Amino acid sequence: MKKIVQIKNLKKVFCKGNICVANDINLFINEGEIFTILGKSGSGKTTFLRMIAGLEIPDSGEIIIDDKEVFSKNNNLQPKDRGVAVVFQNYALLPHLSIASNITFGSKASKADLEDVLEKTKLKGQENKFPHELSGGQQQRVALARAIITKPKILLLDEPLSNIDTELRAHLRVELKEMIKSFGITALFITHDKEDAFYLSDRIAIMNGGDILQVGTAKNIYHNPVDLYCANFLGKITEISQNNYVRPEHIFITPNGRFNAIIKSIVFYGSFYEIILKTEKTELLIHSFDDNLEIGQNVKYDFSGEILNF
Ligand SMILES: Nc1ncnc2c1ncn2[C@@H]1O[C@H](COP(=O)(O)OP(=O)(O)OP(=O)(O)O)[C@@H](O)[C@H]1O
Repeated sequence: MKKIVQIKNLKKVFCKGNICVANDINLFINEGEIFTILGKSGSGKTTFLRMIAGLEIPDSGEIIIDDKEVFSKNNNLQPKDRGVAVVFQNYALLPHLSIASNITFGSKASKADLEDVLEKTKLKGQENKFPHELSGGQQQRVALARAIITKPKILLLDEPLSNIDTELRAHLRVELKEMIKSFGITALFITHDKEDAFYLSDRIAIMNGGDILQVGTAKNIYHNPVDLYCANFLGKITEISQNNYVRPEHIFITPNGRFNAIIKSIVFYGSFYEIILKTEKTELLIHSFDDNLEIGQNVKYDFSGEILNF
């Protein structure tokens, strides 16, 4: 598989406050994949995306897009010459322009290109409307159409799903993935939201303090986190003994369990119960589907597989 983006030893420190936002980052993005940078606020995600787009200058390192050195010691190509397109958080649509003009704004797209993109983004018939006349989902598609019409090598998505309420967000997430995949385009998506990252991504990189801590598929990083930070960031975790941790779904109550506990609390979450078991030495968080458990009940429990050790 072709590595469409290669990042080598990328470094950036903001002198003001001496904040390191990229600490020797090395990674690659395969052609056609949706690659996500997942990190909490302030971890350096936006700066990373802006460096790839050419909107922020790295201190050192190399950025290669489709075999072209777009940034290095000797090169610093303009954003328009890098083969990238950015979809911003608020979509940045121009309110006084029609949908068609928004999509073609600043590009050399032909009428045929516009027709093609309108068709593929299901915006046919909406081209003469104005942004405020469209739903949130349609506005997202306009932002995507505007990016895609420039035929970028990589689409950069800066938290396009934040600031959107939960119900619409779930719908837009599905639509976004379908559309990116139908275009067969490579995408770099940045987010602080684990669920968005899990749903959308072929591979995820966890970022913190300018460092990439781990790269892998959602399943891989969830089940094999490299450290306690990554383990906690991706889901709940309980320490069962010194340096040994288990996810709640890997502890289960069973009459044949090797260990004894008392149920301390039960919270109903619809599709599962979150239960705290009190053992002799500690408290364990578990997930259960059992409707017949009660607070104060003596139970036996055991572990299924994965015990993480850090
Ligand atoms: N132009 C700048 N000058 C100085 N510091 C900056 C600048 N831009 C960002 N920073 C700082 O760099 C750090 C990383 O910021 P960045 O926006 O890249 O993180 P982020 O992970 O995208 O966060 P968020 O999700 O909140 O946008 C933050 O501490 C931020 O305050």
